[in-house]
Amino acid sequence: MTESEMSAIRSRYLGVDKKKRKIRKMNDRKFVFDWDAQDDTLNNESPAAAGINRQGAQIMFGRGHLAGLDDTGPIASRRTGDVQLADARERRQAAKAGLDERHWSEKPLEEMRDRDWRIFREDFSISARGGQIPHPLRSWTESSIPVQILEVIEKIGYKEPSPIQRQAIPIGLQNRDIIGIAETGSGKTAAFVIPMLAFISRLPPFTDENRHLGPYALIMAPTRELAQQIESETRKFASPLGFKCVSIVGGRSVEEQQFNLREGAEIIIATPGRLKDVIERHVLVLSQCRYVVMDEADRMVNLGFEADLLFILDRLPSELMEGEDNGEQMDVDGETMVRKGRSRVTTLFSATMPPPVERLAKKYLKRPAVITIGEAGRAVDTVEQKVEFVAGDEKKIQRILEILNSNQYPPPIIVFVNQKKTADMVAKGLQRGGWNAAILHSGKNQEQREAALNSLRTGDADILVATDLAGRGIDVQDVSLVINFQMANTIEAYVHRIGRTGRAGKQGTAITFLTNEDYEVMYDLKQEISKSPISKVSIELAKHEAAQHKMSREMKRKRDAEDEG
Ligand SMILES: Nc1ncnc2c1ncn2[C@@H]1O[C@H](COP(=O)(O)OP(=O)(O)OP(=O)(O)O)[C@@H](O)[C@H]1O
Repeated sequence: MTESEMSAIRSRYLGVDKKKRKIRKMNDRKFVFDWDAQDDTLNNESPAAAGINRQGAQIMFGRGHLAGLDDTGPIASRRTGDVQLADARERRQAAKAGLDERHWSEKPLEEMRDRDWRIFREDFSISARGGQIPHPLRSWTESSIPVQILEVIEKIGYKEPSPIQRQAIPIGLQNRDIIGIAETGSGKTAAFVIPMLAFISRLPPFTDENRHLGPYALIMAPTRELAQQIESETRKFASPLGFKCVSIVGGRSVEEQQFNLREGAEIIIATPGRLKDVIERHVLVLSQCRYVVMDEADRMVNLGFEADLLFILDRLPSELMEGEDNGEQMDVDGETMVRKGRSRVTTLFSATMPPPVERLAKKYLKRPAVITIGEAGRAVDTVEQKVEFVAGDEKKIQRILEILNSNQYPPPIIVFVNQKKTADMVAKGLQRGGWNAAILHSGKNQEQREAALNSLRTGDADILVATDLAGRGIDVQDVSLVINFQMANTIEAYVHRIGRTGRAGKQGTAITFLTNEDYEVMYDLKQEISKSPISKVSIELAKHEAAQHKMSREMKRKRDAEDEG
């Protein structure tokens, strides 16, 4: 590739505007790009391997819902191509520093480190807490799902687990209670049905001696439609395994449902009102029901089913399950606990956690793992997002010092930049201003990275200046403020960045310095901030010409051609 072609790509990558590029053309020899020649990503390594896998992860499943391929989304945009170039460049630098920066999708399971798992969860917008959370599923086969169930999954044609399935299934297979917060359409049914079927498969088969004792598993849902949707999804898995599902919902005669129950059913799907009715008429008992799922629990409570739910849950067996009371010692969040025996496995899915649902969870679930997927737990709700148009590196550094000296945001604070050279320059500027800044970018080796993160944890450093790739999967608590010294190249990268603050229920703040060069992501940024109930789109961004509509690839091409001219 010729130097002028290279220069054209670089200036496009840098997104410089027409006026600047004209000046640059005149003084070409003096201008130094933001990376060293030897870091050039345009040599033989394919950038695709670096970035497409992460982007690929987002193609399959958007944040918490099954997203189709979207050719206007960030995946297709050339900017993503730039991001891949940037990621690839950072990976090359990291490799030179002796760091293994392969994306998790390029690693065998046994080489996955904690940071890879943190990046994996970020890629699928998975967060989980509750102590001793098992790793999420990278694929169906890398799991302890029984073979006969894996064969059914393959027949159904589910190529990849959805985000909620990736995290809920490994936890469910441990027979551990779960609270799942995920949107409708995210694949919750399979997320609770697969562990449920693994559990039932270990129980004695239904015979005339035990079928009258009622179902082994019960799934409750707020409406008849949802219960029937869950029934049809559950049948896909249960029927090939020889298990019977029966739904008990309003709108059907009790006689008909009595008829359907005459041979018993391992799994019952029901709306609480009708189920309570059928129990009171002694048409059904729950004497051997050891697996309970409440789906869309917030809607069940909002529809007035709280009392019915309590009635039903109080009729479940209370004696301990065989072999469960093993007194096994375990460490949960540093506290030694003895695994108490349990009478059942209880899973609760909900899009929100209003007080009545919280009360249900506290009363009927034991040491639940709490899984949050995508939007439900995204920064959008807990991070106040601000934007300031600041042109020039010096002005930006001065502005950061003003923010820091206002003492409005206690350390640690993270400053994100787009290139490693910028990271070094910003850290020096902050140090000149009397602030101790640690640096994290792919030019740093593992020891330097650990030292940087450690200095932040011990308080030796107040600020971490990081690039996107190096900033992925970092585990720094209580970040009060994220500053985007340069706007991220894509809105996904922006959301990952601001997600470093506003965690564990605390509110955080993100301040982004914008310039006219950020025209490609301005519309997406305006949309993202508009979604936040605690943020306001600044007038300057709201009125900016580039924020009025999503820039199609055609428009980007035209604008670049103009710039080239
Ligand atoms: N891993 C997967 N791969 C492909 N399609 C899936 C996968 N999991 C679920 N689906 C499909 O996605 C759709 C939504 O699934 P599901 O009904 O479980 O979503 P949900 O609304 O989250 O669950 P629920 O109905 O329990 O609230 C269904 O058509 C289902 O067949």
